[in-house]
Amino acid sequence: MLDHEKVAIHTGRRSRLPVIVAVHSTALGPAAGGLRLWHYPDWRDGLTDALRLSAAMTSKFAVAGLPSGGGKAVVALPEGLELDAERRRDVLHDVADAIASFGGAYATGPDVGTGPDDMAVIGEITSHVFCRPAHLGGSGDSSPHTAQGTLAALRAVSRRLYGTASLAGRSLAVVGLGRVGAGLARLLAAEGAALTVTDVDPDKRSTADELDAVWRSPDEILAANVDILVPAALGSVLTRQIVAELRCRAVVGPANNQLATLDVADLLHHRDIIWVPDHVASSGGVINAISTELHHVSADEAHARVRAIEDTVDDLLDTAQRCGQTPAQAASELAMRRLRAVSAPVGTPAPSSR
Ligand SMILES: NC(=O)c1ccc[n+]([C@@H]2O[C@H](COP(=O)([O-])OP(=O)(O)OC[C@H]3O[C@@H](n4cnc5c(N)ncnc54)[C@H](O)[C@@H]3O)[C@@H](O)[C@H]2O)c1
Ligand SMILES: CC(C)[C@H](N)C(=O)O
Repeated sequence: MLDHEKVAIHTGRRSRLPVIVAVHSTALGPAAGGLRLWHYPDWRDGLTDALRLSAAMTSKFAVAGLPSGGGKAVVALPEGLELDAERRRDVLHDVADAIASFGGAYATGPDVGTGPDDMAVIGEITSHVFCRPAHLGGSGDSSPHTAQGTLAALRAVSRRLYGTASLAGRSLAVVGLGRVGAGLARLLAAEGAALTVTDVDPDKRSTADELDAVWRSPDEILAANVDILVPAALGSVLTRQIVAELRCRAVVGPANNQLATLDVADLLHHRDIIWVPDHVASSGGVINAISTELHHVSADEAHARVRAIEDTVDDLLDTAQRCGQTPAQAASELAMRRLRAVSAPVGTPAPSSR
């Protein structure tokens, strides 16, 4: 059953590519969520991704206690298609048209395959965009804040497992050394953690060398004998089979939609592996962007909200333990309580981020 408020699927009039915008909920406020520009075997796979990712954004904002709703945009690129600069600009303008058609009920930001410069191009057509470069009035790259937020979640888990928030001397395996993963790996290395890392892109080995980290292949790393596994690449990495092979005590990472199927959260719990829901561990970037650009709080206040992810995870782990739940159930109940407590009309216009 479709539980989204509105889903639009366009063939971009300039690019002729499938542009999908999914607004899951505006109950807490106008929806926000990133634009994923990624290759899919079929555009319907992009639709599935948009539906799941937008629902996760609703939970992300609800648990963070922010008055925003969940949405996501996906451009489903056919396998093998590389965009030259002109076609990329065309597709971004097509996305901007689709966003504009939502009349403010959805604002976009960066996600996998897009960044602040792309947001600047979208901003040529619609003001409902965040994370544009600072010289254009945006809050810029979200990934350092996402990395800080994941670090905050890791501290809460470390305190639970080892009695200290410090990650010095802990072993962590970081899967994916992209914008968030590499930034997080640097923060962890600076704190004295022992790192094992991977990426499908062999060029990322230079980051491993720079950080004195052990390099493993993407297939090997998931079963690495480490304290904490940190998924920082794409979704659906935690399958039933992989959970049986894990040798870590916790899984905490920024990758969106880590569970291949929802029951995997229970399997992790039965194996006594703490899993912090990705919509909590990955929320730092959007907390910073939305707080500064849409809610106009100071940078210091926004950073404090990102650091508060540590308290949120502490509370979720406490609740889960007290109620005999998984952290995922505790987070889901918290989100549902906050969603039920409000009733906003569908499609309330978003404030412009300009
Ligand atoms: N950028 C943000 O602020 C932000 C915020 C919230 C959540 N996230 C999520 O975090 C994840 C990473 O985002 P990002 O912005 O760093 O993206 P990115 O595209 O910069 O990095 C992703 C990295 O993962 C690698 N990768 C892809 N498949 C892999 C695999 N199977 N094994 C190992 N490595 C693989 C890619 O080569 C790339 O280096 C995504 O799931 C994204 O949705 C990002
Ligand atoms: C920056 C933000 C929209 C990010 N892509 C997220 O999933 O939270």
